[in-house]
Amino acid sequence: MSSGLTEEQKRKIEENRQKALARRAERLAAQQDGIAKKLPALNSFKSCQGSLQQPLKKENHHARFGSHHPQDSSNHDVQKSLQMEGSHWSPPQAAPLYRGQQKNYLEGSNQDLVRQPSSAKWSPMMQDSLSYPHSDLSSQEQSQPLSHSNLLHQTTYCSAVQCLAEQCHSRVSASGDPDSIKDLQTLDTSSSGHPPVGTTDGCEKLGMVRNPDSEHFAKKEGSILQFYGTKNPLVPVKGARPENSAVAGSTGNLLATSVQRKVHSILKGKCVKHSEDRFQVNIGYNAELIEMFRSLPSKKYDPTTKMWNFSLEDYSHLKAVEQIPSITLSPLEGVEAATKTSMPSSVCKSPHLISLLKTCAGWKKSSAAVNGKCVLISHSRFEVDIGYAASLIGVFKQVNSRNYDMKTRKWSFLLEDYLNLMELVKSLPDVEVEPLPKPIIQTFAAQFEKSMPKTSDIPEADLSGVDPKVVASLMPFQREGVNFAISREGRLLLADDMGLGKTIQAICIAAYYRKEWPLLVIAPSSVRFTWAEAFRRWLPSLSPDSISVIATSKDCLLARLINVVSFDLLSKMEKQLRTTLQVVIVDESHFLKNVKTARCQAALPLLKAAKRVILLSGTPAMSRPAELYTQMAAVRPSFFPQFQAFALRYCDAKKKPWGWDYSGSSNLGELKLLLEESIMIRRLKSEVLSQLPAKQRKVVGVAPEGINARTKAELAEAAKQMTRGYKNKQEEKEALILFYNRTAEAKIHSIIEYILYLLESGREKFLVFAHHKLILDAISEELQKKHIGSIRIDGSTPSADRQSLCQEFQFSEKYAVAILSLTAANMGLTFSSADLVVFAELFWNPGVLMQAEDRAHRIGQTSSVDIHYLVAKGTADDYLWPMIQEKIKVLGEAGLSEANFSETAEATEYFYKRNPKQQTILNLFQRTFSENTDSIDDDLLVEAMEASEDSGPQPSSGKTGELFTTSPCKQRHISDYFCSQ
Ligand SMILES: Nc1ncnc2c1ncn2[C@@H]1O[C@H](COP(=O)(O)OP(=O)(O)OP(=O)(O)O)[C@@H](O)[C@H]1O
Repeated sequence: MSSGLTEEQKRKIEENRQKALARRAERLAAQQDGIAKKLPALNSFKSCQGSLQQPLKKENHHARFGSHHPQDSSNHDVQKSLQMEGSHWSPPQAAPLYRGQQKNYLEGSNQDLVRQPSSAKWSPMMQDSLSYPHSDLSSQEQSQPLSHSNLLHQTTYCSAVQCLAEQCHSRVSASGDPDSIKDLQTLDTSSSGHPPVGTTDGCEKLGMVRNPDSEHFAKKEGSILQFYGTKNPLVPVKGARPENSAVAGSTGNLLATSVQRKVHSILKGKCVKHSEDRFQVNIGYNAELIEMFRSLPSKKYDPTTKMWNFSLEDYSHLKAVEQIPSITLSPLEGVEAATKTSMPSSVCKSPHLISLLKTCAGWKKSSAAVNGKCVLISHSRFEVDIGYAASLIGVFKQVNSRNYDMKTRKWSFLLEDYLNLMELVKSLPDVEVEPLPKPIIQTFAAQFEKSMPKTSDIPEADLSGVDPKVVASLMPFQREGVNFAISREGRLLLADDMGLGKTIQAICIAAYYRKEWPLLVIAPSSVRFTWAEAFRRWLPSLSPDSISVIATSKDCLLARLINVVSFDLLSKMEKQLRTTLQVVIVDESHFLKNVKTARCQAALPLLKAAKRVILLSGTPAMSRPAELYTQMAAVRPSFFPQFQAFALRYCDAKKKPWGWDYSGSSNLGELKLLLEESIMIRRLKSEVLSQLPAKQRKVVGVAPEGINARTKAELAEAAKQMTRGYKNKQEEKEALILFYNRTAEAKIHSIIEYILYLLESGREKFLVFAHHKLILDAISEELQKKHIGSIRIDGSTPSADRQSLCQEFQFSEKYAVAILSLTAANMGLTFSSADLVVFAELFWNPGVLMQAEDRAHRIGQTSSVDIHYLVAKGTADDYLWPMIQEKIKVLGEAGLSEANFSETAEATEYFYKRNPKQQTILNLFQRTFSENTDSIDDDLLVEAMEASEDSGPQPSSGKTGELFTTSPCKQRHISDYFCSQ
């Protein structure tokens, strides 16, 4: 057939072709070496002639491209067989393009090559799919719109097109056929990176890029699925006829050019959640990647989705993907930080690390004659805990860093010799050494590398974006805590001793991640309001409306910027627990120690998925290491995804006839090293004492729902009455006494709750001061019921007994709580064995409070004393607390008291909002309580109160005559008191 071209045109075409070939040859010469090195599989394509000569049968096709399956090594087999054949492959001569002129051009050349549906369209179905089954296209399929199955063919097809384009150049230009030239021009455009829609590379523009080896690859980007070629070069296209290469001698060049293009294309994929403990990698095929997947111990292949999934434990090892230049993986949302190790990225990628991890992959105890284990004993050394074997000693002696401890009779070595030693031990038939656990290897990875710098100081965090109030208030050790948290990407267990200011640190850490809020604080019910107050205090730039304390399970979990919820409410908010949280603080995280509890089951999945998790506990494990597991799993789910592995290593887990016993402990030194290096920071009071004030006061806002409705109504009525005014001072005082008594009734429930909370939090010895008998009684009864040792000193305790009770509390571990009357035990006694004083009730005379505080804060006290004031909103505390503050301030200014009393306590403004009615009541309090500061008046007032208390529930009228039904003696005192005013 005549080409219809003039001689001149033909000459030009040929000239251009030659130039193009020469340019390519030059480019190739420069890059071929590098490519060949990077792409070992390239060789296989050079030798695929035999395999490509016959059209592939359906089974072959499957076998050839279906190597995603772990058991299916066909892809490798194909590659191997191709290599062995040793012949040269030329690009396919022709393949049907699926649209437009290319298709026409290629039609008839080789119908079997890739059966591309002529009517193929870009179907929306593509967008939902990330994997593609292996199938050859039947003729029926050919007429179907492009679907998952035929995408493969689109893709393989694309890969062929580049080769074809190369061939076309030569063949068409040689033939001079104008149609063919048109086709060629189209191809040229496409290869220049500007394809017209509908050309083969147009498919690349639409999101499809060749993946020569497999049907498995995809990438969703916006609404378009994108396919990216891998560096794995050309697919051996079905029916290719290499022997027909039209450009003699150019095969290699053409091939390399195609390959070169592919090197620059990237196979993108992403990690997605598969189950609670596993993640899946959605990505196309890449031989190297599959190789890497196979090396991960937790690998599983899902034949349905044709995707690989892994335990979160292996997540960090995917870092090795970075070594494959043509692959990018987007991280697993939320879990990226959760699975982060403290390894430098250079270590993560190190092949040495992979070998190290292989030592623990799939290890199982065997019946070897001599059994032992490796245990980490310091940041740089491990020991081998094993019985005697002469052969083993021989091996130990080959290791330079060996050290024999005469006392423990154990050998220890530097971690950098670990791999070497394990290899040597492997060669001993009768010896079995349990390797170090994977989290240890990951966490101390740098120590295993000889060339790595061994110390990594925690860098100073940039807190310039955080509210200056909180930053400026941090004590030096607290600042270190914040730095640690940020170096751990906001996932940590802050386990400072009680009273060291975990709250301020947590607020500062959370504020650092402010952009990721809403923030959720999970706390024991009794301290929810204290948290709200702490935020107001430390982050004054926040609008007070941005803080919500969740009151019922029907409330929205994340209604505001900062949300505080109790453990128990959280577990009732089932439906809302599916929300993915970004930043979460858990106060008293040891409340999660039992995985079977509703609170733990509600919180744990949330925490694992959250981006930042700040756990706070002064006592993360109170009795056994098993209690640490859930907290560790919350912060680093990838460390020990299964409890059993953790328990076998650290809980001395033993199988008993009735089941497993996890109550023991083992390898605790190693556990401590692991925790401290990876997620936990813990300072004891004794370590930072020099930075602490002698006394640390805290106001604990008591939950209002602890107050029953009747008491609430009575309190409201009493307050109302006070705003109306009274005829005389006597009436005023009666009303105040009544209000104070009602307050006591209202607070009982919350006081008990708080004391139990303190005990549950590990407070071992503390003083509780209260004034009302009914409160002292309620506390005593509750502690007795719970079999918690306590002593009690009140007005009825004979003086002779007071000192001996005090001594018993001081020196015996049997007593955890001293229940003390504010007025009867506020002086003359020493309780320096306690470093916490709780004021269950307030008292109008701050002198009494300070004297009471000093029962613990006195000579003999070696610690900073924590002082907690329990204050209930909507009660007399609303007026007592600010009144106490003001009195102290005045005394402080006069040098008669600590001026910083109120500075060290939160919530001075919270409980008292100055509206006119409240001001009236405050004035009343001040008139009554401030004018009479001498102890005689106090005594009389106290007695009046006791008398009113003895009389039981009082009528709201508050009349003195009805109030006091006490002994004649008491009656006399009371009337003295009132009459004296
Ligand atoms: N840097 C600081 N500046 C001022 N006050 C501080 C600072 N750090 C802590 N405090 C105060 O010390 C008291 C104890 O702090 P906090 O309640 O945070 O301790 P904790 O470690 O949470 O104790 P626990 O474990 O008993 O709950 C609080 O009143 C707090 O306001």
